[in-house]
Amino acid sequence: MNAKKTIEVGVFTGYSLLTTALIFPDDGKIIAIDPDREAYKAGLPFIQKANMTHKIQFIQSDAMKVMNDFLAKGEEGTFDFAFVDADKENYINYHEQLLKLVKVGGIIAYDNTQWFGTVAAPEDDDMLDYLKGCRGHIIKLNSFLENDSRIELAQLSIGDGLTLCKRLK
Ligand SMILES: C[S@@+](CC[C@H](N)C(=O)[O-])C[C@H]1O[C@@H](n2cnc3c(N)ncnc32)[C@H](O)[C@@H]1O
Repeated sequence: MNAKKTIEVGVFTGYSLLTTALIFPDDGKIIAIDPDREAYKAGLPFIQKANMTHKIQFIQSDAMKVMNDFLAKGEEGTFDFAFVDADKENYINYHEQLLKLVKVGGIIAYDNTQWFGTVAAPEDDDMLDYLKGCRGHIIKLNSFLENDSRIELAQLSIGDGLTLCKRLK
């Protein structure tokens, strides 16, 4: 898809960020957003060692604020790709903003959409509170995306489930 501009929501120590940076062209730009700068700083030496810092703009913030700022600054339709791996309860809210920020034909990727397999488990299944907490958000997101005519959808059973949404209109 020849992506040159992307937004990453949820950076932590930058593992997925570095993976994206390594496959991005030299003049590519990655906006990386996370309120936790300390975690980003912990992983930064690896990004530096890989000579990838020039592709990355880290923004210490809540992602919704940054998305709203970008839209206010007229950045609608300027992103090729978005990767979301952050607060699960906000994925649906991010989806609305990212559908504006990503160009038609661009891709939005959501991580953890199988939520350790719990999305397919019965409601009364024995599961950790941590899993129970986000399960409902992910189930809601999955059925919302399934019925969203603005996107073409692919659910990949890799890792913890990765959903790819191609913006159609
Ligand atoms: C699972 S980690 C990200 C891991 C990273 N993508 C990787 O694969 O290496 C989730 C991150 O989302 C961040 N996060 C939580 N709420 C957020 C928000 N409102 N905006 C942006 N990032 C947020 C957390 O601080 C945390 O670092």
